[in-house]
Amino acid sequence: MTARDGRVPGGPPASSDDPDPATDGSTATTDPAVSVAGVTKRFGAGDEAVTAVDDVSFTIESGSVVGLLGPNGAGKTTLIKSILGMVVPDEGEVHVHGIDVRRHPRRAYAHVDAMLEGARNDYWRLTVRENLRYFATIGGVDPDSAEPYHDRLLDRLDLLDKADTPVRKLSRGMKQKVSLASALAGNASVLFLDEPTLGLDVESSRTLQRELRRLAEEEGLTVVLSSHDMDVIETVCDRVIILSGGRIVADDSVEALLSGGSAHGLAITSQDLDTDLLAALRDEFTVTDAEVFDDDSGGRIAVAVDSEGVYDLFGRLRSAGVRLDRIRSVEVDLEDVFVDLTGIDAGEPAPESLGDDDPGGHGGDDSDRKRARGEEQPTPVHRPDGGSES
Ligand SMILES: Nc1ncnc2c1ncn2[C@@H]1O[C@H](COP(=O)(O)OP(=O)(O)OP(=O)(O)O)[C@@H](O)[C@H]1O
Repeated sequence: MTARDGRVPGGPPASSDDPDPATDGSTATTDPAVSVAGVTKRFGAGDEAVTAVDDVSFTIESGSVVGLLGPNGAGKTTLIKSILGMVVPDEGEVHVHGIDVRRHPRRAYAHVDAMLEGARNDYWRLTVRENLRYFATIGGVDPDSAEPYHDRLLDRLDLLDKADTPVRKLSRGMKQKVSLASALAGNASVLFLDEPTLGLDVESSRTLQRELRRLAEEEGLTVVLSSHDMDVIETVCDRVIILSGGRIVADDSVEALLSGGSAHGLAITSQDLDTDLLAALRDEFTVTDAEVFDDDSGGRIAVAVDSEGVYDLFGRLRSAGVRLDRIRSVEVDLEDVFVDLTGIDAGEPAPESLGDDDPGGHGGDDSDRKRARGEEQPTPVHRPDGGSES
């Protein structure tokens, strides 16, 4: 694997703002690519106060692809902006390749690029290649030396034949791929992507996912990816961090979350299942799929439950006089794990923090989480155009 070091081979070194001998700007260290320690960010004051990110800590090793998941309002964007220095956290520290972003922002961020909110401000009047040259220069890289690298990048993203086309003439999907190419043009070693596949057609989305995996596996690119698309997360990520109410509720490999997590999938078919019972079960359990048959012959239900929940489920069905025609275990996917951990679908808003009597930050038991869904939601997110919020 060739480690990305923030420099295009043959190009000049990335610019440095501070000749601190303790850290020479090279990424060839044993430090994690990203280290977040005790980051907390609050917005507003008094009754209006919202703790968007609540004492979050994790480290990300170089060359890994980490998915950042959470319902709407869970704090993903605020966390990413805190790491990128676009929001000033109230507490906590962030290091990139061991460099403190508060003390040495220019040097730390010389290794980092981002594509936020599904797009990046490419220059639509410039051609694809001109955009890449521009962003390479911004990233401290000589655009002439970078040209062979840019051509390879465009080729792998199926954009080479559009290299000399102005961006404004491209389809939305192509523009999005140009955004990714621009984010990579300066040869950053850490890339933050917020909803990178949003609005892409299936083929473009697959090309982008393939390229992200290749960049991580072959070139050691570190990717932090936020998406509501669980399939993308499952395909591309090595590890997933799930946020809810500003706190981490899960941080594990995709494999471990799918196999060793608390969720088991059970599919039950019964002639006694009807619409009313399904509605009641939806209230009490994490129902991932359900159907009432058209011909009044009952229905089927798929439920994600933990070990305790299995007993609760069967007890509930028994008390409702439900005869079980067929029971089988079904594979849980990431969506089920997500619903199980947060109590909400990926597209739904998160409940507000459930308070200090919820020490694990898991949102209480399942009924607590379900109740929390009905609570008033936090203030809608304000998205700044740039600069730091405090
Ligand atoms: N500038 C701001 N001022 C006030 N509140 C904010 C601001 N930015 C975010 N918040 C609040 O912080 C919480 C977390 O928001 P954030 O946008 O980080 O969540 P998210 O997980 O990225 O959500 P989504 O998936 O909808 O983008 C929300 O309650 C939001 O209303």
